[in-house]
Amino acid sequence: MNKGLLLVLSGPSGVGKGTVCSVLRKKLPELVYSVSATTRAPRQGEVNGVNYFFKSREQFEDMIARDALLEHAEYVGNYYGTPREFVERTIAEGKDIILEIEVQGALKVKEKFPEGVFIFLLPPSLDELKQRITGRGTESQDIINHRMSVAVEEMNLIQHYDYAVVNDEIDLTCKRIESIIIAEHCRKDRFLEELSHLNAATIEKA
Ligand SMILES: Nc1nc2c(ncn2[C@@H]2O[C@H](COP(=O)(O)OP(=O)(O)O)[C@@H](O)[C@H]2O)c(=O)[nH]1
Ligand SMILES: Nc1ncnc2c1ncn2[C@@H]1O[C@H](COP(=O)(O)OP(=O)(O)O)[C@@H](O)[C@H]1O
Repeated sequence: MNKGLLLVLSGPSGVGKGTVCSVLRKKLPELVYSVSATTRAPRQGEVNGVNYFFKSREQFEDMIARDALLEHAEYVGNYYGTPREFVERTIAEGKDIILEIEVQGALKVKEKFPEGVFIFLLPPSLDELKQRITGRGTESQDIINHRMSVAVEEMNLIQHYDYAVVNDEIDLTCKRIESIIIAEHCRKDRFLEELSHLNAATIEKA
């Protein structure tokens, strides 16, 4: 059985990663979502275990010490990390999983899983990005400014990704990501091991 795809979706705060994932969840019910751990405070409506596993700094540091995280990073004053076992088990079961994580973490995942599929979500413009993050109304002005400066640094690391998708129109963005998933399932290297067992004898039997 082929392993599942490990998909990594990154992009600056406010670009629309969460929105894209919630649309993909409805369109692709078989795609599994990795729920991250974080020390950030829950936003209104966020549910522990659904949006994030909300942890204290001590609990998070304990997870790091136990090697329970595939990667972790500090982002604008808080820790974020991907629980390791769930990801490894899901892809071993042949299911595709998507991680929505920032760039430092994505690069660490790439070291461990170079075969992962790395997708960077871009805003149509920096002005539009600022409007989206401000319009969401979840962060103070200071945090928005900090996230905007991190956004520019993150966009400079796009060369490490396999795909760049502009999130202009949400349905179109999701179609582009679905197309990437379909194409990745057709990569020849996913079939090489299975096909290497084929030889003249098996063809005669067929
Ligand atoms: N490295 C890493 N980044 C994460 C993880 N989970 C979420 N993030 C990223 O942390 C950043 C901040 O997330 P959040 O506070 O939820 O803000 P939002 O993505 O702008 O809604 C975003 O870029 C997320 O993609 C994780 O497990 N690891
Ligand atoms: N394609 C889009 N066009 C217009 N607004 C969008 C689009 N995608 C997301 N948004 C809006 O931008 C804001 C930030 O989106 P969100 O998904 O929370 O971003 P992220 O998870 O990347 O921080 C939200 O108010 C969301 O409704």
